[in-house]
Amino acid sequence: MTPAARLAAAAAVLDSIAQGRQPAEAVLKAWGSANRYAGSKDRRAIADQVYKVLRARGRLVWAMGGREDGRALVIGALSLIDGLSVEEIEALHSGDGYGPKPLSKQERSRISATADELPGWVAAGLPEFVVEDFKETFGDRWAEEAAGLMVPRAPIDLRVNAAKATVDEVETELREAGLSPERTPWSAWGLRLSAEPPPNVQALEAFKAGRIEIQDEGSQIVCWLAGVRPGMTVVDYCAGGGGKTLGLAMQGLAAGASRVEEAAAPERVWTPTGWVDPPAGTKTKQPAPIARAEGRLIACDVVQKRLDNIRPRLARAGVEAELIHLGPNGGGVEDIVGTADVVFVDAPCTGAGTWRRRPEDAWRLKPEDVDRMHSLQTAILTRAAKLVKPGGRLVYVTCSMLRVENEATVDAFEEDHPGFAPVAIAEALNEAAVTDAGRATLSALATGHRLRMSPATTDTDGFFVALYERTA
Ligand SMILES: C[S@@+](CC[C@H](N)C(=O)[O-])C[C@H]1O[C@@H](n2cnc3c(N)ncnc32)[C@H](O)[C@@H]1O
Repeated sequence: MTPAARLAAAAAVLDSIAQGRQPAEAVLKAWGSANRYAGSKDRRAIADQVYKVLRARGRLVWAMGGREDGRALVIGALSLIDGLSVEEIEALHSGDGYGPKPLSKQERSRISATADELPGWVAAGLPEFVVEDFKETFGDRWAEEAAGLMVPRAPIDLRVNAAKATVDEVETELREAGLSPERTPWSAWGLRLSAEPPPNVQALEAFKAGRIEIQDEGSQIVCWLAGVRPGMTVVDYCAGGGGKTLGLAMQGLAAGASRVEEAAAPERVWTPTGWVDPPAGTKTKQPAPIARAEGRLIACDVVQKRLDNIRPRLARAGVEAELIHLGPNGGGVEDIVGTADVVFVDAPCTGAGTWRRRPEDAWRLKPEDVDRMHSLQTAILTRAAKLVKPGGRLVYVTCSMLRVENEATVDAFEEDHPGFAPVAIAEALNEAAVTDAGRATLSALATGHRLRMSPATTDTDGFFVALYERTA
C-alpha cells in the first residue's frame, strides 16, 4: 500500500471505532481480515496511525475545528504530531489511487492556522469532566497523571504461575525464546516485556503450558494485598475474565503443593458435566496438573459467558475453583454468607486506569456512565460484604483513576458499614508477594487503608484498592 492509501485506511478504521463499542484492537484486526491485500507492514503502519490519533484525539478535534471524523483527525495528526508542512500533507492527499481525496479549503486553513492557546483539558488529552476529577484528586500533579494515562506503548507484564514454575525458570525460558524480560519492580512474581516489537505472548510455550499469564503489575499487587493463605475460603465476587481469580489461587496454594509435579499429576479434561479422566492411553493437550489449593476458591459473576471463559484459563494454570453465576441482585451465594475469609471485589468500573492500553475508551465515556458505575459499585460492595466472616478481609478494587469510582464509593461504604475496620496497606504489604522496593514504595504511596497506583507513580495501569476487616 502507498503511504497515502494507509492514511485513508487509518481514517476508515477510526470511523469504525467511533461508530461502535469494539476495542480499537478488534476493529484493526477485523480490518486486516477484510483487506487481505494489506501486508504486515501496512497493518502495523495503519495501527500506529490510529493509536497516534486516539491518544491525541481531544487536541486533534480542537485543532480541526470540532470535526471528529477519521479523515480530519488523521490530517490533524499529520500536522500537529508529525509536524508535516501543508504542502507535504497536500502531497499525501492527491486523490490518486487509493489515497484520500484532496484537502478542502477549510481543512487547509485549519492546518495552516497558528496553534491557538489550548485549554488545559485539551492539552491533557482527556475529556473535560475527567480533568476536573483529576484536579480534585491529584491537585498540582493532575497534568502529570493525565499525561501518564495516554503514553504510548505500555509494557506487557506477565505473572509467573507459582504452581508450575519459578520466576528464574520462566525468565530463562523467555530469553531462550528470544525475548528480553525484566523483573517487575514491585511484584515478586512479575516479568515485564517491552511492547516494542509486540511479543506474541499467547504463542509462547510458557503461556500455553500455564507457566505465565498476562497481568499488569498493578493487578498482581492488588491480588497480593488480599492476604490469601492456604485453607481459606476466598470469594472473587466479580471474577470477570478470571485474571484475579488465578492470582488469588496462587496465594492459596498449600506450602507443599506450591510446585506441582507434572509427571505425578493425573491428566484430566474439562467436559460440560465436569472434570473427567480421559480413557487409558488417550493423549490430551490439556495441561496436566491441578495445583489443589487448600480451602475454597469461589469465582462469581453475573455474566455466565464470562464464567465459562474462565474455565480454560483455570485449566491452563492448573487451578480449581467453584464458579457461581450470580442473580441480578446477588442471589446464588446464600450458603457462603458470613463464612468467607477473603472477599475480593474487583468492581465493574470505567476502566479509566487502562486508557494507556485502550485510549479509545476515554472518548466513549460520558459523565453519566461514571455516576452509574458509582451506584453499581456501592450496591455490589454492600452485597459482597455480607459474605465476609468476622475477622475476614474485604478488598475493594477498581482499575479506574476517577475519584467518583474510588474514594467516593468507599466513603459511602464506610459510612454505612461501621462493622468494617480499615486494614492498613503497609500492614498488608508485610505478608504480600512484593519486593523490598515494592513494600517501601507502595507503603509510602498509601493513605492508610487505601492505595492508588498509576502509570505516573508506579508505572502500572491505574488501580485503586481499599482493605477492610470485618469486626462485627
Ligand atoms: C472489572 S471486571 C472484573 C475483571 C476480573 N476480576 C479480572 O481480573 O479479569 C468486573 C466484573 O464485574 C461483573 N459484574 C457486573 N455487575 C456485577 C454484579 N452486580 N455482581 C457481581 N459482578 C458483577 C462484570 O460482569 C465484570 O465481569
